[in-house]
Amino acid sequence: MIAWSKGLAAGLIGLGVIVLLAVVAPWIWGADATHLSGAARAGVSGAHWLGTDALGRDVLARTLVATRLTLVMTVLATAIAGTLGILLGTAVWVSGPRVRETGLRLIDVMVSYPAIILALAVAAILGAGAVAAVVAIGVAWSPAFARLTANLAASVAGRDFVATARLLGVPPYRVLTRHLLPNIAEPLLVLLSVAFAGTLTALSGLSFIGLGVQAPSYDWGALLNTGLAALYTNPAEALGPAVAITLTGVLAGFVGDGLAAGADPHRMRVLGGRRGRAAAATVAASSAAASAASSAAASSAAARAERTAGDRPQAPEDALLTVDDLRIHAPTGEELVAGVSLHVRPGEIVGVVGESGSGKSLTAMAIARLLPDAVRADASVLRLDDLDLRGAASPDRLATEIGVVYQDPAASFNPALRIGGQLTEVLRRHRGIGRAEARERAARALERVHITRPAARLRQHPHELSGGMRQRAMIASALLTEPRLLIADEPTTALDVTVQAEILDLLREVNRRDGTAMLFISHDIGVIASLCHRVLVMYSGRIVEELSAADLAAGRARHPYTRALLAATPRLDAAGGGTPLTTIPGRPPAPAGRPAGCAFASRCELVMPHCADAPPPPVRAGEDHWAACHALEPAPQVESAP
Ligand SMILES: Nc1ncnc2c1ncn2[C@@H]1O[C@H](COP(=O)(O)OP(=O)(O)OP(=O)(O)O)[C@@H](O)[C@H]1O
Repeated sequence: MIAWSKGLAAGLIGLGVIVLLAVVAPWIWGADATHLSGAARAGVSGAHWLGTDALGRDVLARTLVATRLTLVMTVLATAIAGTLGILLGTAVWVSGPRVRETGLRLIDVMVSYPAIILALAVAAILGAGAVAAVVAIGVAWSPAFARLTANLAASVAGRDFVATARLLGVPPYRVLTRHLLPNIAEPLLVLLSVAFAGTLTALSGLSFIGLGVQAPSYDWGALLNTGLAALYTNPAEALGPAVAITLTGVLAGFVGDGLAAGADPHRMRVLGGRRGRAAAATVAASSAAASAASSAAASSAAARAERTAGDRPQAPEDALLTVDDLRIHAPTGEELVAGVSLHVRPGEIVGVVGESGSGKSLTAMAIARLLPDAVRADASVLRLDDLDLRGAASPDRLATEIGVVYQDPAASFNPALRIGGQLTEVLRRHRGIGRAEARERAARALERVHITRPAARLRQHPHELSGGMRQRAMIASALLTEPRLLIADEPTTALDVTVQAEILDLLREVNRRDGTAMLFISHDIGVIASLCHRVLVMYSGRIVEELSAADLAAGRARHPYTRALLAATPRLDAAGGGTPLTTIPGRPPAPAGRPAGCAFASRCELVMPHCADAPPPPVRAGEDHWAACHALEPAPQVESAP
């Protein structure tokens, strides 16, 4: 939605009058514009308000008649610039990383040349004439659109709803038309009006220097050229086209400014955010980084080979999700996730907890196959039942067997589309269900997550729903295909505590009612303990402890990090009363600075000299309970003398 302002109204009315003139002027003043009066270069008079040209033709009539050709050329050049630029700018974001890199660099190079020089080069190649001028100016202005579009699309391409579309296997052209373009339309509209003024002056400039419109046709630029010859004897001859160009440019500027100032702030707010970081990181990928990543992958394979098949957590035969030795590398080669193994049984809720940056989201996104393009995942096993998630997994199965709920309900839906269209997309696309039935099922799904008036909600846009309601709708959307695994990546972090409790209740209910297995990610160990059956504690890209929620709640955690996390969690119950709240000193190491030994050693109360030597292997600490800590390893047997 655009808010109206006086400037915008004045600009639109003024341009409206000029368009009207363009339509009617050739009919009304066409004859006067070509009539040879015999009075060459006559000054301003009652009969000729702006005088006459060298052949005695009325300058005002010619200026008014030239409006049509000038406007048509300007609109065409702007359309060419917009179409080429928007196509190029968005195409890079729906292509693979290599094409994207090349496209972005190409745009950078094109933008670095001034548009008019590019136009002169194109015009010189195509030759003089109106068509050549339009093409030249259109091509010359396209990099500006491409740059803006690429920048805007970068932030939208990283949003959760685009990730969901990718998970659903939506083809690139549809991601472009349905998700990218509607969300960047307003700033592009502003640029279109600015570009209109720019192409007008550039086209007039080409005609003025003789490269644009050729006689007997004429536009304002060509009239300015002939008027210049009589500047000292009859300045009004140049004044007419000069005023016309300036006035039209200023009115287009009013429209541009009005659109920019009045663009809906709600819409603008959706650009940028959590996942944009991933998209930006993708852009930063370089070929040097790629080779570093491949060498890191080779060393990880060696590391994997070293791991013994001895006593370590094993996925049971009936596991729904099995992940073994998952390693994730940044484009720069750093190991972000350093050998994670986990499993989720059917109907089980497994929680993953850890400080920010511990690798929880990357692990989850690797399972959902939603990692940013240049980030590489590599695992011995990555399987959902019989579906191998490492290779070319079937998009239909991926889309229907894994559901994802993201942290920010505001970013989970495409703000430009109604809830109904977004919810029915997956059913129509992957289940081949018709529109009416899909809407009925979507309404039922909303009802099941306790959203009132579901039919009316389907007709609403995401911003018309409250945060909690949006998250419920997101859960409904993720459950529409009855997925076997629901990945919930911090689904309550952006919500207030009351709504958070409601969402946790809802997830519990879904798990009990439908038996949906869940991988639930949070940095809040209290939330994890209250919802999950089993808990994985992550630290610096590794799982450091695996235990049941009952053991966690009963204070049977063994790893010093888990214990420190628990001690740092506020408790309002009687058991917590009087216990001072502690903090964990220091910060986790960045992936690039992860030490060779235990990553927690520098913050650990139980640190021993050999903690610096090697990462601790998982040690059995009970039934289904493992902790990776050197302090928990059994003391080496000392051989006694015979
Ligand atoms: N696209 C990326 N490129 C490079 N590094 C990344 C990328 N995405 C994440 N990282 C880094 O990987 C590490 C793990 O990130 P991840 O998002 O998985 O952590 P997290 O535990 O989910 O944290 P949070 O709770 O803040 O989301 C962090 O150090 C992060 O900076």
